Amino acid sequence: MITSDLLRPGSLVVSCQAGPGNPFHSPEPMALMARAAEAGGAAAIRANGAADVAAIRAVTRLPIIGLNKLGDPGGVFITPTFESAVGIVEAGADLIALDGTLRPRPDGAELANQIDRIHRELGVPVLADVDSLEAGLAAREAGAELVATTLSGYTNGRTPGGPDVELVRQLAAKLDCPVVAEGRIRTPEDVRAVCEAGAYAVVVGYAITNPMDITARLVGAIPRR
Ligand SMILES: CC(=O)N[C@H](C=O)[C@@H](O)[C@H](O)[C@H](O)COP(=O)(O)O
Repeated sequence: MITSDLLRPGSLVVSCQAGPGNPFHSPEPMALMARAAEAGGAAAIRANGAADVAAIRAVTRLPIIGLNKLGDPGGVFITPTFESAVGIVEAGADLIALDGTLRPRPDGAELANQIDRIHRELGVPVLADVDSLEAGLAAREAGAELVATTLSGYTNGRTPGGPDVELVRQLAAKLDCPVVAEGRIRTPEDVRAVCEAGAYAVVVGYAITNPMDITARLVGAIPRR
């Protein structure tokens, strides 16, 4: 499975996602976001759910990293089962992103088994979203073609303000596959830092596609009077 054809080194991937409570929470705005990202030079799109993936597939030929957020956000919720990946590939995703942490999966399946079924039955490569070096090594061992730092800072304790550059560095030093930097990358300096740490590609979400988050951070920067 040749992933470098889907995601070239040095790619910026734009994550076009909007959850419930966000006025952009529907497929059409996500398709517009994807078009804007492509016009700006994005090399791929990351998107959640079959409806959003299908709407984005209809407007761009860029590779789509698809996922399916399901269940408890405190547990394994990014494409937690094989079944949750099926509709995402049918909707047009070229790769599947899934939770690659060491936490138990809701259906009790082994990560290797889920990845093997995605390869054999759906015919697409897998990007494992991990939270630690240990999880990244295990996910690669389990068959993931790419490993991303997506879940670092979300599985225990407080979420830091910036990207986990150190985890990018550790994964890039140990893994024989592309390491994708993802999570809280907001500025050109963040992008440079993760690239210098060895990132093969960089995913940016909220800093581009979530005006509520951008607004709140700027509002928060106004000095109190
Ligand atoms: C932790 C989690 O659920 N991450 C999700 C994964 O798909 C998305 O909500 C993030 O927006 C995405 O990872 C990009 O990160 P950021 O929006 O920080 O640039």
